Amino acid sequence: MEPIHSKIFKNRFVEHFPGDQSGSTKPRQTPGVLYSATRPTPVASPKLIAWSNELAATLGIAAPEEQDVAILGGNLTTESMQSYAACYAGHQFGNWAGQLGDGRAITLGEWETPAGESWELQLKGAGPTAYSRRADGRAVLRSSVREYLMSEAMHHLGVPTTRALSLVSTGDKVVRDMFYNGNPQYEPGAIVARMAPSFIRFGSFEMLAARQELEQLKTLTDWTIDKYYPHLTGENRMLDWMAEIVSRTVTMIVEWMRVGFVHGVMNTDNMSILGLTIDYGPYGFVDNYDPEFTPNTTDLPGRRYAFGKQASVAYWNLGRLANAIAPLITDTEKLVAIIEGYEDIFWSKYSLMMAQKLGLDELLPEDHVLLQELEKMLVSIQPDMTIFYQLLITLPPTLESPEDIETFFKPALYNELTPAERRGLQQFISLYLARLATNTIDEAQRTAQMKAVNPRFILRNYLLHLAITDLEKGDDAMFKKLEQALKDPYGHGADEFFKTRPFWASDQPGCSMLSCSS
Ligand SMILES: Nc1ncnc2c1ncn2[C@@H]1O[C@H](COP(=O)(O)OP(=O)(O)OP(=O)(O)O)[C@@H](O)[C@H]1O
Ligand SMILES: [Mg+2]
Repeated sequence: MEPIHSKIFKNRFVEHFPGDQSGSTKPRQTPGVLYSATRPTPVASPKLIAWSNELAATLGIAAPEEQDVAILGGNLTTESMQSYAACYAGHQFGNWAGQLGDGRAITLGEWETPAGESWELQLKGAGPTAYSRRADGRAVLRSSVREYLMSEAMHHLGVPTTRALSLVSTGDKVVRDMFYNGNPQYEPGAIVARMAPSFIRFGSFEMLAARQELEQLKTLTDWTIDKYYPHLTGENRMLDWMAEIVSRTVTMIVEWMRVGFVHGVMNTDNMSILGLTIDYGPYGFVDNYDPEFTPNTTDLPGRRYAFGKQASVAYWNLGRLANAIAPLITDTEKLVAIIEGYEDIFWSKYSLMMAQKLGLDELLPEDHVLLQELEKMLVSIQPDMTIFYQLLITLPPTLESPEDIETFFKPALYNELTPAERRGLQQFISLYLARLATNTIDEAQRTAQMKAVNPRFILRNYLLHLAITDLEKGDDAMFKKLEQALKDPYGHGADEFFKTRPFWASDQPGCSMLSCSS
């Protein structure tokens, strides 16, 4: 294990593609290139707030020394790093947004992990790039804390995600109008060091297609397949690749639905070509089960990115990607068929996941009625999703009367139930108990299965809000507690947080919903 500053970085993306080498951070369009060489802009006094030991161990990095903190804060680059900001485009809220690019993310390079994988190191908030447009290239502490903790929380939940290696405060102030109401404030700045095998997005391909740089589009596609999908070697590998992206994207969304995660900004520039969750901005978990819940205040008019719409948005986004690579494919009918296969793949993966959540031995055709009843009931009574499933694990088989059932689920309820809701809950429970009676796995197996897929601890927005408020005052106790809790989301270690979102947090900014300002 060696520290970051001793690593010999590789720079294969930079070496493989044309880039703008001027080093200029003047905002501009950069036709003909896939990146702009960019150095991080130094900060006043980088201070390490957090470091992911688990990730460091996986990646073969020793504990950070002073020089490493300087690297993670953007004050030092080593000789082997050819740092850059990638150029990409995208559809935002359903509209074509043209060139976007890394406006505040700078990739320093990559290295080979002990497992033989190559991972890139990227600083988010490291200063202006050619793609910063009118913004400052920086990130505030509150949004960086959220990105750092949530990347690691998602990893421990078992959801495909980019990772966070470190969180560094910069000592510089950043101006943000958090509520977009004309009251800009100075806030502490920070930088998250993110890691992933690649940060290439759907929008990277859309950009080349829009610029009609088809040769580069082909090179990027071949390179992505060779490097990240090396098992695809057949003559139809481009179609096979698209099919695998569909499948990985479905898996990611189904995993979000399993734990109740709402991304909040599913623009195509925030869709990873590896099927990883990327860009932790105004995200949130559903507390009460509300398919209409969006954590992003900017998304409010249309609720395009609401919890229950994520599967269809991912499908739409895959369509944009397919459109972009279509010029490279002769058999476009097959391409269309692959995209149209999304819905079936989604439902089969989703139903299997739900069967697991319910502790069923297998998914039978007739179980769809049970799943439909469950969904109907959850939407109507909107219990706390996490607590509801935890209670279901220990459901007594003798529970019958609507009153007893309501009492049993009380810890998950935000409201007292109406008679109709009580009946709906009872109806589902009796269906469920009847199904459990035919389960071929025993109770211990059922319980173990349910405990493995139903999280007990989720990083709720109000908890993050408490940690951030304290941290801004110099108290890191809550931050440390959450950092610890998120490492064991399926255990009982964090039971002090095993409760519904408190009433005070339901409409307080940052506790349920957030603005995009970050
Ligand atoms: N403070 C900022 N300075 C410069 N560019 C920014 C800033 N905030 C966002 N952007 C850019 O605006 C676009 C959309 O922003 P979005 O919120 O999706 O991304 P992000 O949170 O900055 O980054 P990422 O997707 O890399 O996690 C991106 O091109 C992003 O780089
Ligand atoms: Mg983004």
